[in-house]
Order: sequence, then structure tokens, then C-alpha cells
Amino acid sequence: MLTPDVPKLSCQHLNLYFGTKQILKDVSIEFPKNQVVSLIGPSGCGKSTLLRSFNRMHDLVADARIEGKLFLDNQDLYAPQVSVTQIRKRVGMVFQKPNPLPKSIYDNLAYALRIHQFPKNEIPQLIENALRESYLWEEVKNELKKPAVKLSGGQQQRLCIARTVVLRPEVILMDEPCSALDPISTNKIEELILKLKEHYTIVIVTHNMQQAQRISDKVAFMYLGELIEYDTCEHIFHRPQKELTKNYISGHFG
Ligand SMILES: Nc1ncnc2c1ncn2[C@@H]1O[C@H](COP(=O)(O)OP(=O)(O)OP(=O)(O)O)[C@@H](O)[C@H]1O
Repeated sequence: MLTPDVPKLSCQHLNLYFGTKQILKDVSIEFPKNQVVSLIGPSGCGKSTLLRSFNRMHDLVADARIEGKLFLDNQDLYAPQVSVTQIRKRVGMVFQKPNPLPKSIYDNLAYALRIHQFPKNEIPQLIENALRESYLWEEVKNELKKPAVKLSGGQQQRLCIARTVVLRPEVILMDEPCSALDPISTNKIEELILKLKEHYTIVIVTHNMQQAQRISDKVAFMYLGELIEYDTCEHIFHRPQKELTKNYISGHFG
């Protein structure tokens, strides 16, 4: 059964500039609660830039400038009184390359919980829950003190997902989370994404059209900073309305 299209995350008339260069052009989009939305489009079209706008990653870029409105539920993400730390807790992010901290498996998760001042006595259970939720517990339960960097790439990425979910975010942004992984690890992450959407709203950037078809409820096709077409996965891949979308998904460019 499809969850109703309640927007969890959205932006309206978003323009984003790096210096004088306009990267995003009047993008308006809504991401429904508990669904997976894939952002697709050729390299450089602004997918990652759009994704990063939603947890204020561009705050760290000196010449980035944003116009328009972005919302998490009905909270204005860029309102002056908003705490960026709180936003990043509610909107977690998983990056292209697994980036565990140079700490043990356990401490990778404990660190995030301590920073956000979770009660000390709850930490062990929260860590176990997050590792179970990320399909990693069975593989690591007897070696939680092992350095995280000694895990395989796929396990490291599931650890990074665990590090995100341990904070109980509402949204998970994923920037090409499988691009550094082999097909078996990729398959595990895709299964995990489908499971995670029961609890989280997920927006993922992917170059892999098969992956987008396997995991997405909706798909957004971007080109040169514009949102060209946004519809159900079925429509985008089987009945695209725009010629550009048709050409892109049939591999004519990109
Ligand atoms: N910090 C920055 N300063 C200046 N330009 C940037 C910065 N970050 C990204 N860009 C530019 O913004 C444009 C969009 O980049 P972005 O990474 O969003 O594209 P993308 O669609 O995710 O590409 P890819 O699929 O290759 O990852 C590119 O031209 C890129 O060079």
C-alpha cells in the first residue's frame, strides 16, 4: 500500500549560486514522507548541490548563496533562529565514499550519540539497535572494538548508515552511496534502503538507472540545474513526458 503523499521535505523556487555561477535554477520539489526519491541526471546538473541544500551543507562554502524556501515539515530550514546542529540531526547524510571515523566500530556510533547528549546508560542499546537496523549487527557483534576502517567497503557504508540512523533522524540524504561498492554490497544497501523507508524519508542521488528503478517510489530528473520532470518511478522510466527525460533514461546522453 502506498503511503499518502505527505511532503516531509520540500523547496520552493530554489536558486543556488556559487559566486556568480548559478547552479540550481528555480527548483521546486516535494519529498513525500516514508518514500524513496531518486535524483538522476547527467554529471554536473546539480543533484548533489540540491541534496546538500537540505541539511545546510553549503553553510560551509563561503561563496554559496541561496534564494527561495526550504522546509522540513513546516519548519523553514534557513530561518535565522534555526539550529544547524538540530537540522543535521533531523536530516542525516550518507556520502559517496564510506567515511568512518578512525575509531572502533562501537565508538563511531557512540561518538555521534555523545555529541548529541544522549543519556550514557542508553548508548549500548541504541548502538545495538542501529547496527541491527543497518543489517550489520550479526557481522560485527563480536568485534565492536575493532577499528571501523578494517571493515570491508560495504560494511563501512552500512556502518555510516548506522551512524546516521542511531540519531533517529527523520530524513536520510544519500549521495551516491553505492558508487564505491561491489554488486553484492550494493544489493545489501538497496535492501536496507527499502527497509529504512518504513521509518525514514529518503532522498538519494544515483547514476545507476537500474538502482533508481529498484528502489524509488518517485524519480526527479535534473538537467543543467533545472528540475525537468518529477514523477513516479513507473512514469519516469516507462512513460516520461519530456523529450529530455526520454533521451536521458534511454542512454542517449549523460
Ligand atoms: N563548492 C563549489 N564551488 C563552486 N562550484 C561548485 C561547488 N560545488 C559544486 N560546484 C559546481 O556545481 C555544479 C553542480 O555540481 P553537483 O555536484 O551538484 O552536480 P551533480 O549533478 O551532483 O554531479 P555528479 O553526478 O557528477 O556528482 C558543477 O558545475 C560543480 O562544478
